[in-house]
Amino acid sequence: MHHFVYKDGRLQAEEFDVAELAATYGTPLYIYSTATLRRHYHAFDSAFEGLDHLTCFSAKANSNLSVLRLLGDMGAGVDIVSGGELYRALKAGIAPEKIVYSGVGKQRHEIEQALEADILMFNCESVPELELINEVAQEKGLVARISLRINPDVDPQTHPYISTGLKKNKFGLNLEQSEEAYRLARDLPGVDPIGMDCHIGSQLTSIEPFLEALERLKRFYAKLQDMGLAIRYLDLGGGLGITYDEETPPHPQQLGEALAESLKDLDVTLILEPGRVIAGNAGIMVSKVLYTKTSEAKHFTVVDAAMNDLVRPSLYGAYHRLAEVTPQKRQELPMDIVGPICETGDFLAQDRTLPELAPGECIAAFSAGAYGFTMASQYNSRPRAAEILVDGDQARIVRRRETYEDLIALETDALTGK
Ligand SMILES: Cc1ncc(COP(=O)(O)O)c(C=O)c1O
Ligand SMILES: N[C@@H](CCCC[NH3+])C(=O)O
Repeated sequence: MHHFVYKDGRLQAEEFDVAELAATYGTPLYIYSTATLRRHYHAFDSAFEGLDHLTCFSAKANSNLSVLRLLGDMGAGVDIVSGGELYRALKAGIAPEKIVYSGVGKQRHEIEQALEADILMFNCESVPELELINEVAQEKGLVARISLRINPDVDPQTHPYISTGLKKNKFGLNLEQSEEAYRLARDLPGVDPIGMDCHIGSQLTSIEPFLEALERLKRFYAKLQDMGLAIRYLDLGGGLGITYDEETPPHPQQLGEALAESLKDLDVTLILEPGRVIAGNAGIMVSKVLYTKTSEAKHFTVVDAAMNDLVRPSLYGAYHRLAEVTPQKRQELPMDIVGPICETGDFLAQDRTLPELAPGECIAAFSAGAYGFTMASQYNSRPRAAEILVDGDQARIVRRRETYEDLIALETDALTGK
C-alpha cells in the first residue's frame, strides 16, 4: 500500500496533485511520500515485535538526509557501505550504536571514521579487511566490534546482478573460510567478534532462501559457541522484495513469523537491513513527454528523464510501472519510452503498451523510491533531478535540482586555472 493514488482522474501524492507538483518543481522529479515511508517502516519493524531486533534501513536504497532522519525518528538504525553513507547517517541524527557497516572494500580512512564514530559493528568481508580493522583499532587504542559476513551459498532466485550469497559472488567468506577467520578474530586484540552476518541478495520474492541461509548460519553459530565465541548479534541483511509488476513477495509479517520460529533457541539480537521494501514504493519519478516519433519498427515516446535519472531499466531490464499523471481516454499502442541520452540502452520501458502520449504531459514511474535517485548520475552533463518529500499537505524540496554550475563546480580549467 502506498499513497500515490488517482483521485478524480488525477494522480495524487498524499494530498498533492502530481501534475501540479511537476509544474511547480519541474521535471524529472522524485517525489517521496512520508506517510508511505512511515507505513512501510512500521509494517516491517512491527513484524519482528517480540524478537529482540534492530531494523537498520539500508542507506544505499535511498540516502536522502530527510528520508534517513524520518526513519531514524521512528527508531531505525542504518546499514552503511561507505564513509559517505556514514557521514549522511550521522548528519541525519542516526545513533552510532544503530549503525552497521558492510561492503567488500572498506578503506583505512573509512575504518578510522567508523571507529571514531563508535558504530555498532563492522560486517567484515575478508581476512585482509579483518586484519586492517584490527590494526587501525589498535593504533587508536580501541577494540572494533565485528561480525563476519558469511556467504552461505544460497540461491536467492533473483536477478543475477543482485544475487550476493552465491559462492561465485564477491561478498563475504564461505563457511570454511569464516571458521578460520573467526579463529583469527578471537585472537586479534583489536577486534571483538560479537556477530554473524549474511545478505544473500535483493528483491527476493519468497521466504525460503532466507530460511535456508538462516539454517546454515544456525549450524555455524553452534560451532562458534564451541569455539568459545560469544555471538550476540545475527544480521540477516535485507533483500525482501516488492511488487513492481506482478510479483507477490511475502509480507514482512510472514518473514517475521518464520524467523521467530527458527530463532527461538538462539540468544541473539536480530539485525535486519531492509532497503527496497521500505522505500521502493514510497517514491515515484515524474517526467515530461518531449516528443513522439514512429520509425518503421517502433513508436517512441521521448521523455525528459533518462538512464542517468533512473538506471534500473537499462541496467537490469527492470520493470517500472509507467502511467499518465492525468489519464485520458485514447488509443493505446506499444512503444518504447526513451530518454535524451545518447545510448540505445537509455529507456524507461521497451515495447510497453500505453496510451498515445502527447508532448507536454507528465508520466510517473512508480516504485522509484529505492535505487532511483541514489543510482543517478550526471551522464551527458544532465543535472540531477530534484527530490521532494510530501507529508499530507506539506511538500518540501529535500534536494534541489542541480544547476549547470553544479556540473562544473569541482572542475578547474587547466588553461585559465579557474
Ligand atoms: C549488505 C546489504 N544490506 C542490505 C541491502 C538492502 O537490500 P534490499 O534493498 O534488497 O532490502 C543490500 C542490498 O542489496 C546489501 O548489499
Ligand atoms: N541497485 C539494485 C539493488 C542492489 C542492491 C545492493 N546490494 C536495484 O536497483 O535493484
